[in-house]
Amino acid sequence: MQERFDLLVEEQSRVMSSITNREESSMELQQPDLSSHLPNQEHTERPYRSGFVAVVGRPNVGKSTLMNALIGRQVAIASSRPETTRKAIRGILTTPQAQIVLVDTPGIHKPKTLLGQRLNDVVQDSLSQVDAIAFLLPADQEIGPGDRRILSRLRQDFARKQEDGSWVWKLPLIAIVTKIDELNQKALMAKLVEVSTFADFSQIVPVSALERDNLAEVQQVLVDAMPEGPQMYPAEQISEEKPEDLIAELVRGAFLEELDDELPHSLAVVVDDIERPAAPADGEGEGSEKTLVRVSIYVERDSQKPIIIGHGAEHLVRVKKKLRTRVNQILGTKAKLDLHVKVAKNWQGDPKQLQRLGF
Ligand SMILES: Nc1nc2c(ncn2[C@@H]2O[C@H](COP(=O)(O)OP(=O)(O)OP(=O)(O)O)[C@@H](O)[C@H]2O)c(=O)[nH]1
Repeated sequence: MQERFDLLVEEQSRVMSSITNREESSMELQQPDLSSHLPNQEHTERPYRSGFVAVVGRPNVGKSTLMNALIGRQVAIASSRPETTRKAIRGILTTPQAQIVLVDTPGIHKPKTLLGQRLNDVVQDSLSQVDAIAFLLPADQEIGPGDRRILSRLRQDFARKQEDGSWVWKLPLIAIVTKIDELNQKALMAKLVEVSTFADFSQIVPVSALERDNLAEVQQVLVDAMPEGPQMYPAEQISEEKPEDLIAELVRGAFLEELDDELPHSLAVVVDDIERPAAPADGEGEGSEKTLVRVSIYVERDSQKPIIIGHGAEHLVRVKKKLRTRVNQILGTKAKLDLHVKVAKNWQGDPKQLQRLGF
């Protein structure tokens, strides 16, 4: 026990000193230079590593924000509404030493509807072939039943109970303590001790994705947890998602932000079609040269349509404006969103509708 405590203190002082040096380490990440992300001579003495990391945690712990901060561009959506992340969107992090595919999972919760069950199945799929697990715990909240449920689920799949009651993990289980900007140093120390008694984590790393604090340390811990392996994707690729899916997630996220609490959770978004202009025609207006992205937004009841559209279509206008640059980036060209609000009755409980809507 004493040995374990000493190790913990040692780990904490290492972590605290890396936080104190945070400016240098986070600067490196803020200005990604893709040319330096390719495997090169300097790093040949250490074998290249690659693998998959499942990012798990209860809703709203900051999974999407952390993934986006690590990768440097928006991949999954971050929203102040819980359960925004619905699909196992992957982000790909390429460094000179390693390539890590981050599997973002929806918050694991008790399924109440068929949709909830499907979401849990997505989590299960995401977990089935990973090399390490990053278990996110928010610094500003107590460890609670939601965290315990996730832990017991992870143990079922990835750990073995020994005779003395302790667990042996088949792969690295890394605790990432998020939102540390919410705590002072003393409270953070206490939090790290609490986390260390919660489970047999192979590492505990504190981070604030919002303030880009200790991101380099998180990256290094994840790299070290990867097995030796080749680079699997081109360095400039940040996601395995199709543009249609990325845009659908962005549109959904933007509406959830826009509508705040006015909207029930029953909102699904599908990109029906991406129509590229036939050929650039000289002398024509800018509009005719844009790629047209047709998007359907599904609600469950007629009465919900006006909530989405807003007075004088104000919500549609604002969402289009907000996403313009990001949609252009994803498609690599100027694009125009064409948003249609439609009704799909009780889609959350209907298997056929769920499939059609991509769940
Ligand atoms: N103070 C603080 N807030 C954060 C930090 N990271 C994320 N948040 C906030 O926490 C909320 C949830 O963040 P998300 O990244 O959407 O969380 P998530 O775990 O992906 O959420 P789900 O999609 O519900 O699973 C948002 O309001 C974020 O701005 C952080 O480092 N510090």
